[in-house]
Amino acid sequence: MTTTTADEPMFQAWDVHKSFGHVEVLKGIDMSVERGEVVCLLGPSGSGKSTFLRCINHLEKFDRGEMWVGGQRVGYRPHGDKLKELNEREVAQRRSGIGMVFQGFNLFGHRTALENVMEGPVVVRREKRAVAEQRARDLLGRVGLADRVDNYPSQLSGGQQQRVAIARALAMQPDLMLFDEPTSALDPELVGDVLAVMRQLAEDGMTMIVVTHELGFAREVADRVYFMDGGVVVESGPPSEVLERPREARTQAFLSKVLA
Ligand SMILES: Nc1ncnc2c1ncn2[C@@H]1O[C@H](COP(=O)(O)OP(=O)(O)OP(=O)(O)O)[C@@H](O)[C@H]1O
Repeated sequence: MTTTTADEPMFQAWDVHKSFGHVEVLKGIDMSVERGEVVCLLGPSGSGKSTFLRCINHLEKFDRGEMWVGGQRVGYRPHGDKLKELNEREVAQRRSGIGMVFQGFNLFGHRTALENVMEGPVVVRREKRAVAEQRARDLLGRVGLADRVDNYPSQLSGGQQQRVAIARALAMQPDLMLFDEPTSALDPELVGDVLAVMRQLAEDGMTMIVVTHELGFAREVADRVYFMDGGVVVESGPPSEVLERPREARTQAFLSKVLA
């Protein structure tokens, strides 16, 4: 679905604002993510990270500003010399190019791992079952679950369920993957397996925006880190700068708390 040329960013946001009632949660976010880049969003609870991801994926509507994914406008489309809100079909089409992995795994409990991964391609994309099944098996193999395809979510550990959720998002062949604290609901010993899958995706060239508290992942895998606080980007740059030599007092305070 991408309509960008190779040298255009995969994702861009300018001056994005979002309020819930009288509370302004996003106060003018700018961001740019090149094709194949991994960007990590860090910041204290309530700083607006999830809301920003949810706006990218049309789960929330932002109030002001502009966002583009793969050369397509998020939320609106040109209509003469004005902008018009997307209709349901257009939202579904935009969403199908964006994979999203949440903190909870949100798998269908009454469907096997294989059926969960096939669901999107078969139901949304109307792909032939045989084609969708082959891709689902390949993806479950890629996330280390080739021998678990027939298991139901209740028969899988949290880490395995999260890897099924990643395979399910990849089954739609997205241009951009969004991760919202994908390891924060996991027992510590299961975190590494999920991060390893994400590292592999990054190595394979997937464009990713990752909200995480895993500083090791951000340090080693991210091309750029954005530190958000109070609905603004306080600072951004390569992890070697933002994490090792933060310029802003708010970033320093957050990092010293997380590292304590
Ligand atoms: N649907 C909603 N209605 C009202 N307020 C909301 C809604 N969603 C989020 N908020 C508020 O917006 C603010 C930002 O929340 P958000 O979840 O985006 O932050 P976050 O940085 O992702 O935090 P966390 O790390 O805890 O997930 C919070 O104060 C939250 O209570």
